[in-house]
Amino acid sequence: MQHARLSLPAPAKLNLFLHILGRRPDGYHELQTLFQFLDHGDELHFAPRDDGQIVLHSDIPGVPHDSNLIVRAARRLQQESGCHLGADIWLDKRLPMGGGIGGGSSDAATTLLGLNHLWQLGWDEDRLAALGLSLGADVPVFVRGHAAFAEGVGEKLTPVELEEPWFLVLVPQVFVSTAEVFSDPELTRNTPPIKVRSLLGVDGRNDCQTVVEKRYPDVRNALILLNKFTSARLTGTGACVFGSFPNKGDADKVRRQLPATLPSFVAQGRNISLLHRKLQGLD
Ligand SMILES: C[C@](O)(CO)[C@H](O)COP(=O)(O)OP(=O)(O)OC[C@H]1O[C@@H](n2ccc(N)nc2=O)[C@H](O)[C@@H]1O
Ligand SMILES: Nc1ncnc2c1ncn2[C@@H]1O[C@H](COP(=O)(O)OP(=O)(O)OP(=O)(O)O)[C@@H](O)[C@H]1O
Repeated sequence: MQHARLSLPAPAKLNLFLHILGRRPDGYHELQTLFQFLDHGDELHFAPRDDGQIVLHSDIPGVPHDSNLIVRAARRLQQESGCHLGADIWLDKRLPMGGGIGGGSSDAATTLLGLNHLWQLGWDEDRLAALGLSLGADVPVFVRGHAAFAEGVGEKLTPVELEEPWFLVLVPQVFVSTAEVFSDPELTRNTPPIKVRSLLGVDGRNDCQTVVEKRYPDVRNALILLNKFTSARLTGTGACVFGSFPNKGDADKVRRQLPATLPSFVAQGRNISLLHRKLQGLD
């Protein structure tokens, strides 16, 4: 018998600002950043398997099956929960890789929440977020599914209520390695910490932007282009850059004026992720 499938979104995130406060002895960086989700992302489909195998049926070029964060997340959850079931998984990939909008991390989080549901493990969010952190610094915020002020390496999360504007996101066709940006000697790592209550007064600076603009001319050109219409910023370590608009019409209008060679999309910023809105509907 064919098992029923569970289909769930894996939405993108933006870093509305990103401050680097310092470097820890293990090489990871102390950050302060503001995360909001976008109503745009990948889609995953899950079906349980009785033989315990985890099989991802969709290939991402350049990412071997066993290194895919989806497979790694599924296997870790299976091991740590002692679950005997496996899963068939399909991925509709829409988010760019190395884009700074968290595609891989969001896929991992959707896998953890999806399989927790499908395998009926009953793990709470704290446990799933802790497992998620071992897969990547950005995974916990996707597990929690609420816009947040993040500290530490990105895992200390304070939920926040933000305006939900529309964003135009430009996708320069370059892959930016997060590890490379964080190891750049020219990266500034001395921004003073802020308090969550002073969030509203913070400008949208991203401390990675200078280094990324210098190393990736395509990113610099995208910023110059978007700055003609609105204040443009880098998300994460790039490559994507974004600007906000009060409504969809204004964002679409600017999008139509961009060169056809530069991929872009328009999506609304959301405080509750699409994944969590869908999961709430299932309960
Ligand atoms: C830049 C952000 O996207 C902001 O949201 C994240 O901090 C990066 O999160 P991520 O892609 O999940 O990152 P990870 O996969 O954990 O780490 C990739 C690499 O980035 C560096 N890294 C990452 C996060 C951090 N706080 N400090 C770091 O120095 C490390 O060299 C690490 O090897
Ligand atoms: N399911 C997946 N989707 C995308 N990338 C994956 C996946 N699994 C593993 N990876 C690896 O993770 C790397 C980073 O991918 P990702 O899309 O998360 O980057 P990103 O958007 O820059 O993320 P971030 O904003 O977290 O820095 C890719 O180079 C790829 O090798």
